Amino acid sequence: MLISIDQVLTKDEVRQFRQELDASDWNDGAATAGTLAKSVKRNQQVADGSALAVRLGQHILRRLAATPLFISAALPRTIYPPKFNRYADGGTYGAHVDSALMFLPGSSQQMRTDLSATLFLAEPEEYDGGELEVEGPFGVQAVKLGAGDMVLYPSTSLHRVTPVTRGARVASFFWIESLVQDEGERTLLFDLDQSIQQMTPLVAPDDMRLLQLTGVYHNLLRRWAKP
Ligand SMILES: O=C(O)CCC(=O)C(=O)O
Ligand SMILES: [Fe+2]
Repeated sequence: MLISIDQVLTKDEVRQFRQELDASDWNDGAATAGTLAKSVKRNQQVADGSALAVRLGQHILRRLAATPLFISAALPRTIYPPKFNRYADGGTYGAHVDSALMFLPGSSQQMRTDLSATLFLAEPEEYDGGELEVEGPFGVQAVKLGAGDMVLYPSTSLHRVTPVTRGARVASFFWIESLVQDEGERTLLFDLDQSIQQMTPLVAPDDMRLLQLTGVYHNLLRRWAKP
């Protein structure tokens, strides 16, 4: 399932991010791709671990920690420090699947990638092309969101970024290891949690039906979460 989360960053925050990112050094993105992905990756990235990437990445992580929709959808255990990319002049990333396991930067600790995230840092009007196309059970879904909005998609999916033929597409991207590895179980928990959240203002706080559903949510989470 694809989940869009609006306004992870405000337009003001995006403007500040872009001032710094647009003035920063960009490296060839293919340098950090795996053997197979290297041949289809034509974009640029800010160096991992640079002071700018670390500072902006930490800002994104603080925002995500305070975004209930993200917590509900991802049930995150580990989040890869956000990276930053840019596609221009026909830049593209052909069809690929993200590596299943990744070393956390500067560490011997590995994480499993359950969810992939793109946080858009350019408005759709700024560039042509640059759709993130994700293959799912119901076909290909093309995603191009407003600046500050983010999409989450299963890391198991084949995906690509179509060529940017005008302007530049700037984004942050990263991966999440979830407490609930199975995509089907995670989606059931998300749907149940969202229904409970929507019902909560409509009934009394001690409504037995709501308490029971909340109990079901936590008992399923107890069953499926592997902390
Ligand atoms: O730029 C994006 O939206 C996705 C990037 C991507 O798929 C990757 O770096 O693995
Ligand atoms: Fe990818």
